[in-house]
Amino acid sequence: MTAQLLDGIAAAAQIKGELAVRVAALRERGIVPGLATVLVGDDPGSRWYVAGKHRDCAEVGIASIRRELPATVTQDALDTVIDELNQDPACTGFIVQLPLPAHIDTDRVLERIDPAKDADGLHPTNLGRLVLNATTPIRSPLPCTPRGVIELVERNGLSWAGKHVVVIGRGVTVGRPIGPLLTRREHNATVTLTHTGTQDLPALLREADVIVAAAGSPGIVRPEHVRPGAIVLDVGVSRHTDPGTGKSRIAGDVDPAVAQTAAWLSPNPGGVGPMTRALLLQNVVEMAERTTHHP
Ligand SMILES: Nc1nc2c(c(=O)[nH]1)N[C@@H](CN(C=O)c1ccc(C(=O)N[C@@H](CCC(=O)O)C(=O)O)cc1)CN2
Repeated sequence: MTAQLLDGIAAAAQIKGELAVRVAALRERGIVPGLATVLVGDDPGSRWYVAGKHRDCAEVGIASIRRELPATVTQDALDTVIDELNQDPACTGFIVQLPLPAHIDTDRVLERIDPAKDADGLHPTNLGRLVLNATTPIRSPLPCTPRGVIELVERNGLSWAGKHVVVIGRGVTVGRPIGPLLTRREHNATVTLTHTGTQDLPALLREADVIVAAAGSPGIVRPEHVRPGAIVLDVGVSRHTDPGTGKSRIAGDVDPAVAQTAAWLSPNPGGVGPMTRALLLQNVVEMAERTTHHP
């Protein structure tokens, strides 16, 4: 058996096509959605992700604003930039690219963002709304990668309902928020969140209908961990230098041989990454629509 591909590039292109129509409708009413990014330091990976976000904005008609700060920036100076974007009427929503340098308190940064402008859906108020509001449609931004994982599966005609999902990794952008999302009534999955303290991870993985691997540990999911017919989403990213070419390469959490046991597999790259970017745009469009439809 060879797994069918959960193609994030194709699904993201579909979403961007839909968003371009919605942005055009907003622009006809004189509303121009705007995304701002704040990049601290010069990490090449973060720089690449931020550049991608600006390209995506241009593709769907969202305006974009770029703020760059040195790695030595003080917390107070970063606070000032956040306060400016909170007040800027051209900015519908913004993100601060993570990770931040070690001397910056990331929680303080996320809390400083106006929850109504939190394009990443990582402000405590928005994460709290996700947890509190378990039955009615959510009207606040949702974390982009978990949203991208959910969309990628659903756009391939698959359902989450009744499935046992085993998530690996308890990070703030994926592992922690995906459980509250997937256990909402509209998805109705059962979620086990695993981490470095989990005992006998292979036994849990073998029971999973769906594995979401977001550990950042290359090859942590191997073929013998995956039951035939399972859906596997490879979210983790580790960077290494290819010894042959000297170029930077990314490795996922899933051993490529898993394609021989899983029914569905998201590649990495080309799976959840492009979906993260598309769902960020969707958050911004929804924020613009919400402000204008419900002043
Ligand atoms: N403020 C945030 N910071 C970070 C987030 C986030 O959601 N918000 N997530 C990641 C980085 N990220 C978005 O910011 C991101 C990661 C990967 C991709 C992507 O498209 N990856 C490509 C491959 C890219 C490569 O070759 O290096 C793929 O998977 O096909 C987009 C966005 C951490 N920081």
